[in-house]
Amino acid sequence: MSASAPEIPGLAAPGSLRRLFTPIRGHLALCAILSALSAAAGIVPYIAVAEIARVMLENPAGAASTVWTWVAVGAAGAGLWLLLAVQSARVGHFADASLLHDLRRRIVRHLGSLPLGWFRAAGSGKVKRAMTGDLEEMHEVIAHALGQLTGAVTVIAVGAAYLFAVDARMTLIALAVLALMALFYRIAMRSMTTHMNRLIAAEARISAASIEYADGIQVVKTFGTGGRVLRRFDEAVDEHTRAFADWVAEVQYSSAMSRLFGSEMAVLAAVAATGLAFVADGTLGVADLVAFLVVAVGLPTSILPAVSAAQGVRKGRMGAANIERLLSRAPLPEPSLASTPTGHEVEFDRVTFSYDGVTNAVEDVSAVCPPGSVTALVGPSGAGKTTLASLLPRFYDVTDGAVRVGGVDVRSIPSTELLSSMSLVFQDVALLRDSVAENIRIGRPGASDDEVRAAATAAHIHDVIELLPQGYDTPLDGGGGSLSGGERQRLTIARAILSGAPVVVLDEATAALDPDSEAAVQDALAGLADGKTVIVIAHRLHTIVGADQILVLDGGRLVERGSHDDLLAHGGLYARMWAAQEGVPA
Ligand SMILES: Nc1ncnc2c1ncn2[C@@H]1O[C@H](COP(=O)(O)OP(=O)(O)OP(=O)(O)O)[C@@H](O)[C@H]1O
Repeated sequence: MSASAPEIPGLAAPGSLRRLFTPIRGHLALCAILSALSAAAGIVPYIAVAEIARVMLENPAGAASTVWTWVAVGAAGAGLWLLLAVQSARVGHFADASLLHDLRRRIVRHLGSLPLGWFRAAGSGKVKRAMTGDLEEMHEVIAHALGQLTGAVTVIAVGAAYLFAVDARMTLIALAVLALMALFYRIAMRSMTTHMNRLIAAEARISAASIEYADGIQVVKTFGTGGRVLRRFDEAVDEHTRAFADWVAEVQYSSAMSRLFGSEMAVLAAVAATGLAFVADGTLGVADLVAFLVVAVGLPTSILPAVSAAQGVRKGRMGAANIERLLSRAPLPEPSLASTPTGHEVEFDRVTFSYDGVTNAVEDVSAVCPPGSVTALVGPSGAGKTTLASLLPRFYDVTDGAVRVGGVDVRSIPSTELLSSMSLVFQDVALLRDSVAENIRIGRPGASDDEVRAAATAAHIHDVIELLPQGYDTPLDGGGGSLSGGERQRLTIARAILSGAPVVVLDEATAALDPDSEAAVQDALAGLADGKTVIVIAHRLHTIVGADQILVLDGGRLVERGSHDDLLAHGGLYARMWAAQEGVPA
């Protein structure tokens, strides 16, 4: 499998919202109908006021009973408006809760089926965004925007119908003002998607630079390399500001005009000026003018929420597209015909892998790692060590060749079985916020305290744990807190020993260890190898001098193999790396 093209968050795919809303279509229709009825009822009190004015102006003497009838109609309208609005919100929120509940479950289930490599590449950010931000956008659409939009359309339709009955010319004038608002709004929104995507990209860069700074704060402070990271952050912030300023500069006039024509003021000015002229030439009654002053001037009030609702729908579309994209990620293919490995020898057979389908991160690597032995993967940064090791638990599937465990292609072993036969000790997932004992026990939940201690002893970490303030019960923070790099490494080795999994993949600590720690990790590794197939991604050559075989990778290719002594004698890349780490000329 080759990794697919990078995803651009925020780009809306057409139809995503409609497709995701399919299960709650009925509820949404009901919610829209109730909103429309509520909005129609909401305009009745305004019409009642206008009609009361008409009655009082045209027939002041005999007005009382008609006035009371209109008061009752207005009150009934207000009551209905409230009742229907509550019902519409209830249906909308119910639909919202059921859809979001369903989507959260689908996302979580789907995440469980994705190749682990996806999580490494995408990071927790994408998962977090789908589970919070994107779903929140959907909530806005279902629970709020839909009702506001149908409400606005209904108010315009009912209001305009009433006003047409009163005077067609005046109605057209009032609607012309609102049409100008819509026109300028469209002009302002023309390049919205381009600007939004630029802003989203800038925000993503700011967030990445902040995380990079926070994650690397120790390195930044120790080695004073904050400048580069901070420069990236500053550039991202500048780009965000520029993107925003460009957007504002482009839309400032159209947006101001849209606000102007969408205001009560503009409608009032147009209606009053033309209305008074018509009254003066005798073609419009004063009562009719009052109807326009009350009902037409009220129309913009219900349109404004619809403008922000339209933006909510736009964001909802992006959220829906992100969720749909996540749900459509291909799951890890499970074998249709499962095979059972015989033993746990690991074999890389002419393995090639490319992340992007263009460059090979690993190319034509063949090696056999027998049970009871330690194989070390070494090589310069970017040589392909982590990638090669990741192919074994199927974080990714090979592009070419095969990885076998016990003679069976890993793609023919059900993924749960494959993963349970392995203990994976990667640096980035090493320790959890729990006690020392529980961190070791993850290897085999249910293991007794004695078994945990025995594993710690075999990993040469027991004595260190005993010296901690609360011994095995000492809580660790997520990063391993009070433990040194070498101690954390041995703790994860203890976990692997306890798990009893026959295949162990261990990503060795990248940070430099003091000589005592290196010796202890070396001993711990020897303890781990007992009967297991161990593959170590080695960054510090000292810890793997005792490895049974060392595979030296460079640019994705296997360039040397042998024991430490063989490779030193060979005088190639390994010998040069060793000399560099020892600080002596090769
Ligand atoms: N998730 C990924 N997506 C795309 N390219 C990647 C990914 N992970 C690694 N690469 C690229 O694949 C190549 C091999 O990287 P890999 O991490 O396997 O090397 P490594 O030997 O483990 O390096 P290091 O010692 O720095 O960890 C590099 O060019 C790297 O940039």
